[in-house]
Amino acid sequence: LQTQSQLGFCAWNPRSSLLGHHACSITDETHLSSGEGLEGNASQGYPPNEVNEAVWSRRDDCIDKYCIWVNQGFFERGIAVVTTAQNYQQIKHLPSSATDTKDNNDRFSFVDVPGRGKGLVANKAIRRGEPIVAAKPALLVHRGLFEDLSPEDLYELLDMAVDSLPKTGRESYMAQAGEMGGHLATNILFTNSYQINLGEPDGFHYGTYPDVSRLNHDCRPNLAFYIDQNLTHHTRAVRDIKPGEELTVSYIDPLQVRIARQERLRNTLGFSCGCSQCSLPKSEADASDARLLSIQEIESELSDFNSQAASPAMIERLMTLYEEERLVFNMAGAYTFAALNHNLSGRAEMAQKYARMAVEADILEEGPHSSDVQSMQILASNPKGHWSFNLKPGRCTLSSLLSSFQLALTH
Ligand SMILES: C[S@@+](CC[C@H](N)C(=O)[O-])C[C@H]1O[C@@H](n2cnc3c(N)ncnc32)[C@H](O)[C@@H]1O
Repeated sequence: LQTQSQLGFCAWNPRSSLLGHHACSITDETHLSSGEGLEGNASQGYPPNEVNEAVWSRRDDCIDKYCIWVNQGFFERGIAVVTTAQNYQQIKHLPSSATDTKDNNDRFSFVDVPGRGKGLVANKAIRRGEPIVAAKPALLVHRGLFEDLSPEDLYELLDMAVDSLPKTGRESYMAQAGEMGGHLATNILFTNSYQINLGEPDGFHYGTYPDVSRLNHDCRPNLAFYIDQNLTHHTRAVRDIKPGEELTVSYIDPLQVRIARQERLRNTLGFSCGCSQCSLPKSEADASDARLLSIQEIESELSDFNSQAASPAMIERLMTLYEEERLVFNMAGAYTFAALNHNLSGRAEMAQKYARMAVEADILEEGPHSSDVQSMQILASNPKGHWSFNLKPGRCTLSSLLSSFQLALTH
């Protein structure tokens, strides 16, 4: 489950256009960069870790341009990477042991969830913002394998990669669920992988994280996740959670209407969603779909700097729709629209309020070092000095100032 779909890709969304960079959210791909001028998280770059190539070994058996690199000591369980030589240049920078992450595994237990296989439930009350787990990938596979290789070659490479892992890594990989049938290592990858982009144009990979692969999907989940520049998968609570509640994430774009969400999950991940939002009675599901369509319409309007329809009332309507739709795990984009649109129209105080809310939500949804957090921090710190202040066409242009002046003279 990556974020959007098994083999789907993150589209540029209205929010990313508005911000002027590629801002794939938790429901899209996670974007990493080498820090060499790429858009997105370019300012994060890779931390200045020493490259210890001695910890990586390359297996001899490459197929086409894809080879297997293994780091047996990676977070005690190892990692196998099937990729190109160029992408390996990025991967070899990954730190192999924790300096900053502490797992909180006492927060949850693994249980059987009726109709969904295994899942995670909270052992105790969890507050919004609390970290749940920081997971490391066991297998990273270049997207191109699925396009360039025959099934036989694909299966052979994946089997070799999994076999190269130390025993604990191999066992935890193979213990994950497989939903699609067929070749087991491939099936497990399809059922459990997240999309990861190491950088354009060729950095698309799938990563599996056995420590979080038991997290089931909910269209209105209680956790948000992001993957950082070290490929660590972070989950955080987006609302207060009671002991015994199942912990869930969303595998897909939550702003799609019910039928689209269900088709997406069925076609790309092979299951029929039984979450509370998908199980609503028809009248409530129709009302939910109508709200989701209104959200799309309003966001499209708010993403147009020239829109004359965008108004404070429209922004407040957007907030109400998000609240009614229980989209608490996906608020950063809506707050960003609100902050920028208020500022475009010269409402600095409202812009600052929403920019602060966007920062708080973005930290949960995209991580503290994401470019979105930085963009909104800049706006929150000085709305009037921000490029967007009073930029709305028709406001404070020379001609509007002149006509106000003439109006004043005639009275
Ligand atoms: C990444 S795994 C999640 C953990 C899985 N339940 C297990 O036992 O390992 C994804 C699989 O869990 C099941 N699943 C997750 N969310 C579900 C949902 N909302 N409704 C039905 N099945 C779900 C599906 O079988 C799906 O292919």
